[in-house]
Amino acid sequence: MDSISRAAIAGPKFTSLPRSTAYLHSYRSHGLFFHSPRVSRPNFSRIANRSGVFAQIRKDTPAIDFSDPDWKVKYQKDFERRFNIPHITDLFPEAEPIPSTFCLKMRTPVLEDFAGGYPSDEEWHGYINNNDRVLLKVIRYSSPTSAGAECIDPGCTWAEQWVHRAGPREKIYFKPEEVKAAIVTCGGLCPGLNDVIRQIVITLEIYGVKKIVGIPFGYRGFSDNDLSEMPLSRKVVQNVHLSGGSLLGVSRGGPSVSDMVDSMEERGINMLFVLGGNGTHAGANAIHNECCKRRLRVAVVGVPKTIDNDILLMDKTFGFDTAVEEAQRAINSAYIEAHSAYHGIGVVKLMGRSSGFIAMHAALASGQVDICLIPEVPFHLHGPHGVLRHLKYLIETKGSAVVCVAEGAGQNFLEKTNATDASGNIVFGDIGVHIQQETKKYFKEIGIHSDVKYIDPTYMIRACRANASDGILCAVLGQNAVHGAFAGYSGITVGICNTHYVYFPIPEVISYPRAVDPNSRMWHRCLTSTGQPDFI
Ligand SMILES: Nc1ncnc2c1ncn2[C@@H]1O[C@H](COP(=O)(O)OP(=O)(O)OP(=O)(O)O)[C@@H](O)[C@H]1O
Ligand SMILES: O=P(O)(O)OC[C@H]1O[C@](O)(CO)[C@@H](O)[C@@H]1O
Ligand SMILES: [Mg+2]
Repeated sequence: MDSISRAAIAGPKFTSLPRSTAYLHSYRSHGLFFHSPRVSRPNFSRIANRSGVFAQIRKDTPAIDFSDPDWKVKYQKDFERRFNIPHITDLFPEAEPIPSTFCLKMRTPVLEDFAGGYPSDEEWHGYINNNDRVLLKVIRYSSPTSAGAECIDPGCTWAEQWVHRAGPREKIYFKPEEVKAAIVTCGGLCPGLNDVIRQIVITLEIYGVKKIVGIPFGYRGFSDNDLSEMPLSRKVVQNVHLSGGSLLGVSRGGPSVSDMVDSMEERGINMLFVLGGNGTHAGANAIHNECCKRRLRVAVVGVPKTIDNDILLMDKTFGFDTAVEEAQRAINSAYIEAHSAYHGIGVVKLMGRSSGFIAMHAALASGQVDICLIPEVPFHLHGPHGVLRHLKYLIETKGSAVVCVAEGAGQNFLEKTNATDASGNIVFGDIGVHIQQETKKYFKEIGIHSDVKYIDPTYMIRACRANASDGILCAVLGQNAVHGAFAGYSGITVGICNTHYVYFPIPEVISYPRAVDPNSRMWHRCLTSTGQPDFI
């Protein structure tokens, strides 16, 4: 066993780390790799945690002096500052709110104009107070050695970390008749995009907005003169959630931030809803900053979209559940193929550029996976502790085996091309094909028959429609995005946090991709289920 694996078994999380950085490590959570060069990247230093996985620690994180009796108060103040959400009154202190036009009284707002005044619902207690908060961390760890402990100081002192609660406010900062709202979907597809579009449109109409448009094919739609904006209404979106994909289309790459804001100004867009992953959110934040610079009264609100589930601080992103459910079908097919063949081996590649959440959850849910490989956990293919040696053992003892690999895993075995997509994301080699080829070669060399079948269901998983639980998540996120914009917030994104819905400032959720913690209970559960050894 090498030193890294030994440390993984023996030590508590921080033993091998210098004291100060060790606690910063837990404070900043577990960012691991960063593959999108265009996303603004804070300055990171790398330290190895006890699984030998390198964690990225933000160098701009202020070091905490625990000998200061007020350190906790200061820490909480700093946290509050970081998680404060930008509001229109930051730029326009004189902006006057009006009573919300979103209320429970059943009306037909699309037909209504506001000549006779805005509707009000003073009796309704369904509004969120601007000072409502949701706890970001709910476990009070008593020791840094508790499983998954995220302690700030050596004594694991409890420090509350609050974030803003999402939902409709009693006062709003936009008059519905003056709003032109636009929706744009960027990056790759994800189950639930249409559900979110639908809810945004329906909620905007309930507020009384009549000018709603879709920007076609992602950010590109702002600059491409051949692409005209799509008028949206309840009638247009009524049934869009019944199919996968995006009604508006998606794309990677696109115009500069300044060109996009020029285009928004020309079109008179003053509410922008941006559905996408970390790249899209970096773009949304840049649009928000540019609007502030130009002193435009615009609300830019994001809804995080990524089947990879790699956005920080949220319980999950929409589409992830559906992706896991679909991934299970592929795993089941691989299992049936492998089980029905003489010495059958099924290999399934799932999405997950830098995070193995889909692979881990699908492996755990299916119960049919013998080997799960994710980008966060290094492994060897060859050698006495390698994956291939374990496959031989599985064939000898069980007669068949199933391997589930995340696309970003094992990239060190593949030739680097330095190719990037239009957004600047690194284009990966196919690890699934590589494992299939190496497995065939290995069994041939050792003179044992094998029948290797490779399944790549990645685009099938991404293109399907959302399941019921994702459908509901999309509905709540879509509605809350509109509430956030009307409440006057901008540069924010919506998320589910400890089962409650919240607003985050965009930079806090994209500072690095969220990754599976190899020390987490969930990864350990996955290992228990597969029964796989360390492959190092
Ligand atoms: N730092 C950035 N600033 C401005 N725009 C950006 C930035 N990074 C990416 N974008 C733009 O955001 C859009 C989407 O980015 P990207 O292709 O990386 O997908 P994503 O939002 O990360 O979603 P996915 O999870 O599917 O990868 C692209 O149009 C890209 O040009
Ligand atoms: O082939 P495309 O559309 O560039 O997308 C592939 C990428 O998109 C994602 O699904 C994220 O949305 C990744 O898992 C994957 O690497
Ligand atoms: Mg991305």
